[in-house]
Amino acid sequence: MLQAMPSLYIGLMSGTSLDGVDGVLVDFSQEKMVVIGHESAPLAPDLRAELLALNTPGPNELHRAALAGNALARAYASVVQRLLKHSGVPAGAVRAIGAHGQTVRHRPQEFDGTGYTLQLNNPSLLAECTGIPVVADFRSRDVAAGGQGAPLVPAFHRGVFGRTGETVLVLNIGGISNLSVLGADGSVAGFDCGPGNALMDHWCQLHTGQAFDKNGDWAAQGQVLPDLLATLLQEPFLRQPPPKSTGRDLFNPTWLSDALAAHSGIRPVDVQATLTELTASACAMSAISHGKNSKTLAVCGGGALNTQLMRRLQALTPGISVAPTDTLGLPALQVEAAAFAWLARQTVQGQTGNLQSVTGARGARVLGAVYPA
Ligand SMILES: Nc1ncnc2c1ncn2[C@@H]1O[C@H](COP(=O)(O)OP(=O)(O)OP(=O)(O)O)[C@@H](O)[C@H]1O
Ligand SMILES: CC(=O)N[C@H]1[C@@H]2OC[C@@H](O2)[C@@H](O)[C@@H]1O[C@H](C)C(=O)O
Repeated sequence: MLQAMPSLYIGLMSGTSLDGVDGVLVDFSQEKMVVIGHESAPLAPDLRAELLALNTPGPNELHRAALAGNALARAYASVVQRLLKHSGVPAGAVRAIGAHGQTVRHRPQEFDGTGYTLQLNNPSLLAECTGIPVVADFRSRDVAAGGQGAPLVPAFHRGVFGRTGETVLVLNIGGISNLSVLGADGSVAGFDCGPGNALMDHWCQLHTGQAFDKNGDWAAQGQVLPDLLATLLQEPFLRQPPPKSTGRDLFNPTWLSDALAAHSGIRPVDVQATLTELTASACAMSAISHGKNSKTLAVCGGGALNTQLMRRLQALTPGISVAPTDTLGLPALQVEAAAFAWLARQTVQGQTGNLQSVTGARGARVLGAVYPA
């Protein structure tokens, strides 16, 4: 039987934007990690619609959530098969898969003082389909230890992007946006800034039929509406001190329509410009207030491809150089999936994955559960 290489891991991420699955095959045997392969697959429209629907209370949720977890595991398995095929690596050589799952509820510390975070998945099915051990449910242990359960990527960001003697900021703009502050002294802070692409995607789909505003071209044709922007920026989460995390539980179409209710006669294109400005402002405010005067802001996640958003982010952060993480050696669309390969490796090696300084947990913990091949 083929011996698994102790250094090969697969990371799978399907995030809050619900656009699809990103998978990477990573080799950790060198001093610097090497991405051997990257595959993306959109979610099938019916699965996407069901996962989106499961973000809000509805009928027969347990049954529907279980079936959605199965369907997601099959989508994950097909990304794994493509990764293996295109890289020529046999399944038996991969030590483990880190599979994030699909967040449908994120309510840490609410209700009973512990709260919960829920990522739909079926790691058993994924292990069965691929023949590779799977690590899953990364967030729950941090929540059980009193933490936010998110963001988890800052520890990985430190390893890949941290520089001695210089503070580096890493901003992920997915459905939600989150910032890592990699201090010159080795310290790490991190938190969710607020909305990322989720509200922009929703508005774009509603008014243009397109899943997202490619390059921000539509937003660039509109005018930012100062009154609406002021209403949106009143959201208390944006001023809440860290540790903090959020999700579609807060930033969802209802949140947006509540804000829009006070503003009539406005053009959809101007709302798109304003939502783009909201995301840029939430990220810029975070980088300025918590960024320790860093001069470098590296952006990952799909938002890094939104030219208009990047333009506005740069304009709102004078003195800071804004660029995609590609400039620091890891392409923007590979960062999160690679982080879950790294988190799986931490778990397999019995090492901790969370940072108390980020999530506010009582301590560092080994995250997730391992499902053998
Ligand atoms: N060319 C592009 N122009 C504008 N926006 C883009 C482009 N490509 C991707 N995006 C945006 O990026 C989103 C996907 O980003 P990403 O894959 O980082 O999200 P995610 O994995 O759901 O993230 P997270 O877990 O951090 O919320 C899309 O929904 C879209 O809004
Ligand atoms: C609960 C949850 O799924 N949170 C995601 C989400 O997407 C972005 C932001 O909100 C971040 O907090 C987190 O994802 C990244 C991968 C993280 O844990 O670092």
